[in-house]
Amino acid sequence: METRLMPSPRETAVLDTQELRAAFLLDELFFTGEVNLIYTDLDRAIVGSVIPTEGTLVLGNDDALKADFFCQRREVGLLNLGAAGSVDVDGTVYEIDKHDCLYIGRGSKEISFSSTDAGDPAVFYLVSYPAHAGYPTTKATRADANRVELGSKDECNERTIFQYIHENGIKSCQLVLGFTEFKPGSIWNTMPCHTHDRRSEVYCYFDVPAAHRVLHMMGQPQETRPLWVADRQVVLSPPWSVHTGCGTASYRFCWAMGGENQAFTDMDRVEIADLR
Ligand SMILES: O=C(O)C(=O)C[C@H](O)C(=O)CO
Ligand SMILES: [Zn+2]
Repeated sequence: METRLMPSPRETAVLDTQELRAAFLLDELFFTGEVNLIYTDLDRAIVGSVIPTEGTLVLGNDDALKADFFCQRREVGLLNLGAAGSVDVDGTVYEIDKHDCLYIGRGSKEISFSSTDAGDPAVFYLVSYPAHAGYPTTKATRADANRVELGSKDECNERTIFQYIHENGIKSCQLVLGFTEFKPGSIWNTMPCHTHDRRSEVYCYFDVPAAHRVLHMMGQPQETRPLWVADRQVVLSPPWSVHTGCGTASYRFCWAMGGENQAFTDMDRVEIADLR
């Protein structure tokens, strides 16, 4: 498993574009017919993708975990970005449609993935964090998600937050996960932006049209840096970094957080005029 180590804010301030992208952007995560996992020291998150075609793919153990099996001391949240598929967790099969979420609790041993149609596969995006307790493996459909309406047409940031794994939804140890979808014409996410020293965040942009990009802004509020992000690319966002973006067309993104609290609204808001 590839490992990414996070630079500090001071180191980040002197990185050139290539170095910045190498540190914070997972530009090649999704591979058809494969399980691909990347480990980061950012709250010990593992970010991964599983695109099954013919047959099943297994979430195997990895030497780096020094564990007997992947979820021995970890929990996993996944969102299906593709067509219908299923996930088998210790013999229980969960049918997972586009935009459905599955939480897999600590202690789950045998985890495997399938697509309903190999020609139009499921695209499972997953984020895993260490877990101190076992919570039940639970599925939520798009209709089950808690919806939060944010932004306005005038500010081009009218959007719906779909919350799946959160304080009042699927229970977890530290993982909080959902996705954000825009109303037609809106392109700004997470603006006004924020930091949260108590949690780090992982953004996976998806449904970005091939010729388009999201201009993701990261860095300390007074020292921001741009990352041009394509479809199915992931940005790692340390607690000290803002995480906001503007698309050249409409898009969605999955946000996932790990850390010492799970309060979605615990954000240190940055005034737009204070950004540099
Ligand atoms: O569009 C948004 O606003 C978000 O999706 C915000 C993220 O979920 C976030 O940054 C939560 O801390
Ligand atoms: Zn945030």
